[in-house]
Amino acid sequence: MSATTQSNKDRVFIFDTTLRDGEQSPGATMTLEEKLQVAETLDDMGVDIIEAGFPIASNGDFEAVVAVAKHVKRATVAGLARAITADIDRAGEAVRHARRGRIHTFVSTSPIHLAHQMKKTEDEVIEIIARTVAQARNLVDDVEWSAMDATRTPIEFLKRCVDTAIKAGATTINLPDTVGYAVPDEHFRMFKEIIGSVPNADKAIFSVHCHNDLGMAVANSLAGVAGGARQIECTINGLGERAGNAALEEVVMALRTRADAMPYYTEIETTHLSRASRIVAAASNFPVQYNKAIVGKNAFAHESGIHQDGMLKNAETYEIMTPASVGIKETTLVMGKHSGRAAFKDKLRELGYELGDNAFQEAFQRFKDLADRKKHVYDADIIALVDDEVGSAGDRIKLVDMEVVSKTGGVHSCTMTLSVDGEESTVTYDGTGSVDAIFSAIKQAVGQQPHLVLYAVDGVTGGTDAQASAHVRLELNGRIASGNAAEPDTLVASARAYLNAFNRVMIERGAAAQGAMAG
Ligand SMILES: CC(=O)SCCNC(=O)CCNC(=O)[C@H](O)C(C)(C)COP(=O)(O)OP(=O)(O)OC[C@H]1O[C@@H](n2cnc3c(N)ncnc32)[C@H](O)[C@@H]1OP(=O)(O)O
Ligand SMILES: CC(C)C(=O)C(=O)O
Repeated sequence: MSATTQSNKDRVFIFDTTLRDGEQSPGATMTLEEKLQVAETLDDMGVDIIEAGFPIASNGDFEAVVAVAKHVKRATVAGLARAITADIDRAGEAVRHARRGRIHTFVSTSPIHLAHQMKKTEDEVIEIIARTVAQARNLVDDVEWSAMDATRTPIEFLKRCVDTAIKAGATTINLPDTVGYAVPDEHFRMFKEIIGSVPNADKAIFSVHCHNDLGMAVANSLAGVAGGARQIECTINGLGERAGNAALEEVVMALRTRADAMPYYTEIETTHLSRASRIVAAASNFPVQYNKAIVGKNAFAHESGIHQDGMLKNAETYEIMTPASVGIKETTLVMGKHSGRAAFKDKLRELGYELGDNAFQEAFQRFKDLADRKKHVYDADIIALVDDEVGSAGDRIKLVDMEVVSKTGGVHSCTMTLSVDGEESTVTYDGTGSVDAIFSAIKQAVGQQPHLVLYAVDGVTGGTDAQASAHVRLELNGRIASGNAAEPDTLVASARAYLNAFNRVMIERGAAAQGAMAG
């Protein structure tokens, strides 16, 4: 069954060319296995036509088109061919294995291409179109003809070409914006004019094929549809020659989300989009940019407090599509320096914490300080921070300020200001290393000499900006207590863990910090 017979007035056919134009991106070459996986994904998703390759290009491309043709269950499988007898025969040979095969043949129509690439006159091109489309039509029922560089072709000549192709048997007419030159309004008018004035235009489906050189591939594709086109040629992740093609996920979701403004529809199962994007990114080795529409890592992620607050109240405040509609499990509220209290409270609830007002305000302040210093604040950071906050909430001896000077082969000295029950004082102490100087300074300040049973430091997460989680166990007069602290700075974490243990060992003695702050 050809696209023509499937047609319905508002139905837009999705022609995916990830395996052909997408693979033309330098570096995006895929293996046969990868192509089959991509084709299967596209087929499952409801893509109408899969352009599987350019069979004359190489034996590998021919084999890939044959394999995809045999493998695909539902979609039409197309093979590309120049307006050359051998190309068309080779494409016909490849797509005959498909349940529905299409030959997609193309020739240049713009003056610059005719003069410099093809070295043909307009009349010669008309003769080529008539002959090659007829040849393709003798091989298969479903023939697409493309006017390469249509958007830089004089409209009257383009009409002659289209008329010739349809008369010769083309069932789909594609007017590509080969070099990404068009602007939406002009694209709309080109389709409107051609479809409205070529006498046999109703015998074919018109198609858009837009490149993204000026970032307008999706806008131009949609303008073409408004002008009467009913097939969009596109690729997953917008992969394709130079700046790429129109992204399939974007055109499909634009049509779905703004059906009020664009009353057209596709048969794509949109919940497959995210998976398809991941598969193509892996197969082509082209990572998807974080802020890519629909499938980028940040497409459904919010970090700023005002947006997070809105999202928690009603997701429609800042999301025009649901993540589930494109196959993403859920929205992520990323905790960072732009987050506010609403999101922080929600995150704490998710992590199982209910803090009182004061503890919450203190934890929030520490979270903000941490986020200022750290690129990514992970759940583990927040857990460490809150445990630390909760664990040291009753501490009477607190670290106010600390400066450590360390010299290779020289002295290590620590100047520290501590507060005991709100009263501050400062001491300086030297040690055999930085940590030794810190712990000695604390002992001197507090006027007690506990025995250090354990000292250990771990990274809360990975990376050089990860928080250090320090653990200290002290023994004083037969009592043992442990303390923990998490900080981006290992030495500060160590000092705070030591103080935390010190506070506990004191409390256990029943006379917190009695006689402390000797210095
Ligand atoms: C806009 C597009 O995306 S078009 C598709 C682009 N994709 C590719 O080119 C990928 C696959 N291509 C290839 O493997 C090779 O280019 C081949 C096998 C097609 C041709 O290889 P070669 O015979 O070595 O030719 P080469 O690539 O050097 O030049 C292309 C030739 O095709 C001609 N040509 C280009 N488009 C067409 C066309 N639509 N119809 C007829 N001839 C064409 C050119 O004028 C040139 O002919 P010339 O050698 O007589 O000057
Ligand atoms: C072969 C055609 C459809 C093409 O890829 C283009 O013109 O960009």
